Amino acid sequence: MAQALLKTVTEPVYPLRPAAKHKVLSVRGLGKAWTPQQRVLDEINFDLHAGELVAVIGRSGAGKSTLLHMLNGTIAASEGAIVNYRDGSEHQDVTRLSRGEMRQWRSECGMIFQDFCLVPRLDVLTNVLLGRLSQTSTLKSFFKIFADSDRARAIELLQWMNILPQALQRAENLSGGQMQRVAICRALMQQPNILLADEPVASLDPKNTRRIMAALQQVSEQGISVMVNLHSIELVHNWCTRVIGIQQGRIIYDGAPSGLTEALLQRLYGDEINQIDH
Ligand SMILES: Nc1ncnc2c1ncn2[C@@H]1O[C@H](COP(=O)(O)OP(=O)(O)OP(=O)(O)O)[C@@H](O)[C@H]1O
Repeated sequence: MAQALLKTVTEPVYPLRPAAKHKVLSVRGLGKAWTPQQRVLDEINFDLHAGELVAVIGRSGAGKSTLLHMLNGTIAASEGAIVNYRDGSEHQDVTRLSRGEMRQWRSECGMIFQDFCLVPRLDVLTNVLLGRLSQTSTLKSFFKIFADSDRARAIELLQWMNILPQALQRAENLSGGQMQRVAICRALMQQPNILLADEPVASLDPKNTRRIMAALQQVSEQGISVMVNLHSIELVHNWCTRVIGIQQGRIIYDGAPSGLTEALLQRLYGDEINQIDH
């Protein structure tokens, strides 16, 4: 066990599930209008499978963040369905969950953000343990009372992300790359089936970007579906198994990164084409 705990991000050690390719989510006719005049997403249809690492790309304002937040239930859909699966069968429409069901769904569908969303004054270990919030009573969390098994898992995750030495430091004292690694550990604490990452490398240097993308790849290889909003086509080619391209609120490409032609990129990005790595 001690040996296992000493492995780093090159070799994941967190409790794994067998890799599988079954369907975990089916998005059907999804749309979002902020106001009747401001539609951002229209007729969004795709299936998500276990073990995929899917990039979502498109120019600024295309609706990438809105889409991820809708999958996670933090933004309400205007129309359409997001069907999740359990044991190979359709289970629920995420757009119609009760408050309690939504809490459960958010623990199955973890999310990380560009600005990390850690609690600055709390130490790293506690921030990671807060990933168990949906399964722990608020009072216990307030007094930092967590099960030994949760602490062991948090430590294992921090070791995996090579950030265990900082476990007792306040989150506010970490670098951006370190904060994002902690945010990934926190999201994985709830043992999600799906991990959504909203521009997780936007503010990171190349070394930390590689680290985060490698971690997301490892997570996907364990059978968790990962969807990540990216602004770099180079990262899509280097790390992702599939890419969804959104233009003016509609999917205009869903397939292998190798199918992204210059003409498609031009359609997706228009005059922003020179601002992206490709
Ligand atoms: N809460 C909100 N209320 C009204 N409009 C919003 C809200 N959130 C986002 N929008 C608008 O929805 C559109 C899509 O925004 P979104 O953040 O999803 O785009 P994005 O593709 O993620 O962009 P970026 O790459 O710049 O992050 C934008 O026009 C944005 O201004």
